[in-house]
Amino acid sequence: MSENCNHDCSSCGEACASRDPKSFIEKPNEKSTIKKVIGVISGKGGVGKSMISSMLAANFQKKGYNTAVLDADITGPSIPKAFGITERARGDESGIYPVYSKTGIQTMSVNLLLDDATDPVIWRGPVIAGTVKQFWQDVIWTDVDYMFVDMPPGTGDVALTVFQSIPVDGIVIVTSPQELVSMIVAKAVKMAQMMNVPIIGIIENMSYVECPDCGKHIEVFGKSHLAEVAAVYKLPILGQIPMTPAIAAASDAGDVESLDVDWFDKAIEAIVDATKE
Ligand SMILES: Nc1ncnc2c1ncn2[C@@H]1O[C@H](COP(=O)(O)OP(=O)(O)OP(=O)(O)O)[C@@H](O)[C@H]1O
Repeated sequence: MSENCNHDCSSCGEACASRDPKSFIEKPNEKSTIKKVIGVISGKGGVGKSMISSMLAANFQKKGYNTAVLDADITGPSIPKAFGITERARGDESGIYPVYSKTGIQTMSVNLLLDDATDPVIWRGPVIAGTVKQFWQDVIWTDVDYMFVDMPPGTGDVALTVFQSIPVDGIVIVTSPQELVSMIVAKAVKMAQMMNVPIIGIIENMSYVECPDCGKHIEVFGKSHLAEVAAVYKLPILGQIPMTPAIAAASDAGDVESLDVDWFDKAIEAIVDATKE
């Protein structure tokens, strides 16, 4: 226990013997059914975490799982954009209803509640964290096999709230092939360990560009350090996703579900395997 302990574990990330990270877990809406929750995290912003969350969800849905995405990236919400969702969420006295994507993925994001999706969310940490909790407690999620939580980048306040209040079954770490990766993965790994959440593996985004003429893989960010980092932390590599105009175009068009790719087959297998009863 820290000598500065004020006995309020809800605002503290210290790994101390007297705290149980799961003791703040909140119940979802009584009308919700959610079987498994997967957190998608990155140690820093700009690695394409939201894109990976959307593509993972789209591929789970294609495999026949009822899938949902809870956009916990409150100040940088990009899930509705990736799925081309422009309508607002509705609610009644029972709760708030998620908005369904073209292929039936249930989504909830702060952008579905704002009058204008371009309005910035200028809120302090506790309000942001409270919103994420509401997405869990007040939204009516129907028959969800896999819910993906698109976490805010980094290891701050909101990430802490998600781990403390939502029963996350496992996390997937998203990285990009840059020098900083080992420090960033270390932070994410330590946070998951402190919160007692199993890490299912790492997905590297923007791993390479494939030459359209000869098929050669060009490592634009330099040589990937993923294998070394994965070995240090004994984490499976679940996929290496290329940087490709097809992803950028699908994201811009709000049509991520139309991407027909097999990049996530290993990740799907590992997530299903890690979360089976
Ligand atoms: N592999 C890729 N190839 C091409 N474009 C990509 C790829 N991954 C992401 N992008 C593009 O990069 C932009 C940012 O992606 P995204 O919103 O997922 O980032 P992010 O990491 O979630 O950001 P933040 O971490 O700050 O929330 C999007 O426009 C997306 O289309």
